[in-house]
Amino acid sequence: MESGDATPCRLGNFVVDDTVARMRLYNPSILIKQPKIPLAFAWPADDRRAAVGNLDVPVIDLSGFRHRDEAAERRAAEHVRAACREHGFFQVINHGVDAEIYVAAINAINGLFDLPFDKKVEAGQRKGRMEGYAVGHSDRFSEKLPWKETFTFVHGFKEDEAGAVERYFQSALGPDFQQTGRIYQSYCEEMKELSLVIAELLGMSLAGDRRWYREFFEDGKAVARCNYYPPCKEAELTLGTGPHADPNAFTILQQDEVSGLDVFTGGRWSSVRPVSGALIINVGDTFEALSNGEYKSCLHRAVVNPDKERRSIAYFVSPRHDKVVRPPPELLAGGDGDGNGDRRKYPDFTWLQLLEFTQTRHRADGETLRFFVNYLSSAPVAN
Ligand SMILES: C=C1C[C@]23C[C@H]1CC[C@H]2[C@]1(C)CCC[C@@](C)(C(=O)O)[C@H]1[C@@H]3C(=O)O
Ligand SMILES: O=C(O)CCC(=O)C(=O)O
Ligand SMILES: [Fe+2]
Repeated sequence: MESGDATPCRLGNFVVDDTVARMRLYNPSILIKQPKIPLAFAWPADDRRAAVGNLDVPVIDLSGFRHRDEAAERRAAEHVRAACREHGFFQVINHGVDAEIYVAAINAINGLFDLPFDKKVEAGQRKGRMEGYAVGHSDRFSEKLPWKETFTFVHGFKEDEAGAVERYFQSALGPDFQQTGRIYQSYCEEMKELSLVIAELLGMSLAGDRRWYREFFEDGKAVARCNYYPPCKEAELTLGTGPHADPNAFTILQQDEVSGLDVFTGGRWSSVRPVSGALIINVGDTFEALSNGEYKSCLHRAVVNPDKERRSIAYFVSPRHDKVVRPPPELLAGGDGDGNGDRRKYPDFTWLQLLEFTQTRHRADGETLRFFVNYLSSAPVAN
């Protein structure tokens, strides 16, 4: 919302309707007290089907991999390969992320979402931007709203973008958030280092080459997001995050000790039990394309519950906006030899094209990649 907006934020009201920015924002502290959820937060029964048991998500110890212990690297790569061919989810421990920063980042979430509503509205996501506060994404969608509050910020991997996260927190939330901004700045820097290790691990597991994928992401970008899922009186009717595959390359997710993440595999939903100190990695659509379809970008969701709040932090890793997404030549060998051949499962695209597609044409779901490919083949080619 632009500063100087004349529209007052009527705090006592259920919904703030800001006609200047054309935003409808639900006030979460009022919303969660209502005995019934608004219809806009209801999801179809099929999307809400209950999870059956826990998913066996391999827990990979990265200490050997980070210290170049060859036997440990091979073992890690084999587990990753099996998981990514089946459902695209694995977890890492001994990942090298500073333990204090890991804890501080999840604990700082409450300080963000405990802010008074008018302060959150001021930091609201602006039209056409990823950054900022949102509740149920009601400024962007009118139905199947997710039962969550989010605060999103972006992190570029290049040196010249150093300090940008800390600056963003201060500009959006003011000087009281300097320390919080520092925490998330450090968190993003740790996540960037880990992203490059994960890119190496994925590369080894897929093509036996650790360098190609690491180099591909060295000038990459990430969208980072703090998720706060309030308790919900009609938890069985809604979802915290609807069924979707992440459109980016891969995601590093920290969840707190409350279960809620479910993965759809083998024809049913299964939960991913929280493991203390671990980070969950999942393959997204962009990596599915980069692996020429070898690795799966799997459908997942977050459920909510009637008594407990849940918090998570997602670090959505992607290539530089204008980098062409095309698998390495060794994955395409056997085609007609032009590296563009008949074995290609997906056409060339850039992350910016896919990102814009999810922000303007198609809310990310389980079919994003299919719809995007159709869209690319029907869109007029620019001269
Ligand atoms: C590029 C992105 C779009 C979303 C944020 C990042 C990566 C994941 C996407 C999302 C989380 C998938 C589910 C639907 C969504 C709208 C959400 O519930 O938050 C998606 C994000 C978004 O468009 O903001
Ligand atoms: O909060 C979670 O556990 C998962 C959220 C998620 O999948 C996402 O934001 O893409
Ligand atoms: Fe996701």
